[in-house]
Amino acid sequence: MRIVLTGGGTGGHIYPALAVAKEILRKEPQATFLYIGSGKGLEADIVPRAGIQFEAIEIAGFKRKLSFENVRTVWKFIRAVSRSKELLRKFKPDVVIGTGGYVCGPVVYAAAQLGIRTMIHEQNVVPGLANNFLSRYVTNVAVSFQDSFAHFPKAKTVFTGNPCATQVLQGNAEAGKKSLGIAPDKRLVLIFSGSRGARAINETTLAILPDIHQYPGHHFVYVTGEVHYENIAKQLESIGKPTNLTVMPYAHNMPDLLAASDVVIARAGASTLAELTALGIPSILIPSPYVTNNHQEKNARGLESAGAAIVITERELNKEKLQEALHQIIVDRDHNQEMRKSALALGMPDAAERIYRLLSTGQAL
Ligand SMILES: CC(=O)N[C@H]1[C@@H](OP(=O)(O)OP(=O)(O)OC[C@H]2O[C@@H](n3ccc(=O)[nH]c3=O)[C@H](O)[C@@H]2O)O[C@H](CO)[C@@H](O)[C@@H]1O
Repeated sequence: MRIVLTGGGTGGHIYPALAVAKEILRKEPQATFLYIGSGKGLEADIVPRAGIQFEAIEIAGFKRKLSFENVRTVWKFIRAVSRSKELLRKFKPDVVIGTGGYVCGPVVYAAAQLGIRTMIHEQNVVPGLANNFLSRYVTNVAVSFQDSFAHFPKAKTVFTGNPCATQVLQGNAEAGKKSLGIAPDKRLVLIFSGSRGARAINETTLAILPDIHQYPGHHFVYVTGEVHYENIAKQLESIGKPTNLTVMPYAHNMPDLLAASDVVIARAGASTLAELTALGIPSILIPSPYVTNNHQEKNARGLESAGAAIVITERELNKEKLQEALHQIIVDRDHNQEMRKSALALGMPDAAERIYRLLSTGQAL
């Protein structure tokens, strides 16, 4: 099979595409891929690292409000559709898969116009602008939540889950600990804040770090996000970096680190939650309030009501709240195990397989 993948801006739109690629390769080792993304999104860095051929197109996102900026965006969109058609005619894919983010708009639209089979994957309950627009033109829509059916044409929509769930199951805890240079019996607390980092989480994390020496059996990994790294590294130098802490700007081996994790503190992006539930990792979730329809809090409350996570909104977030939640999950091992079970019960470990089935047969699993 020849496949074009597209989607991006943030990791939440890129990793699902890469997870689908991995599953296709597992089933069809001869499959060939081309990823079309924006040169400015995270995909320009992440995709070539994954060994997939990458082509950049120029495109801008539409603003939700009416504005003059949108006139320029329409012009860019038309140019991007025509550039996408060139790339598609040259590569001759059997199928084009879009995973959201504005870059997938022109690529998937161009494919539909050329009569190529198309599929979009939606990670959130409520679709973003690009997937909303594309759903009229594509062959199939794969969704991660049953509640998403209301937002898409029913006849072509299939419930698959998020393929990142399948991907993380291949993570290796031992390799994760080795990459940090820590002993195999250490437990991991992994702190990260979505694929681009977040200031509020960083500030509160910095406040709790001086006290983490009270958990000598746990090693802490703090992923700051590229843009915040230098500043945080400097601040840590001045307060004294605890010995049971590793700080990094970005984790490129997330499946291995997650496999090794005892507790995760994170945002509530859709792919992150799919990964936490597939592996059954207890979590403290701090949803981003800066997303459309506050969808991260909705995602997070789902885990909370099942007993799989503790949710702290950004408004409530402070050092004491975070410390208390963390202490509870680290020290009370029964509680930790209960949360683990509740998280696992929500997982969709065969999501990638469901998407592959949809791609190859047009039918749900
Ligand atoms: C602020 C924002 O708009 N967030 C949205 C964005 O999430 P965003 O991209 O921030 O977050 P997601 O949780 O969906 O995905 C993050 C992905 O990046 C990986 N990762 C993260 C950090 C790191 O250092 N290394 C790494 O590999 C995670 O394991 C995960 O696979 O897209 C998601 C899917 O549409 C939405 O649900 C989120 O609301």
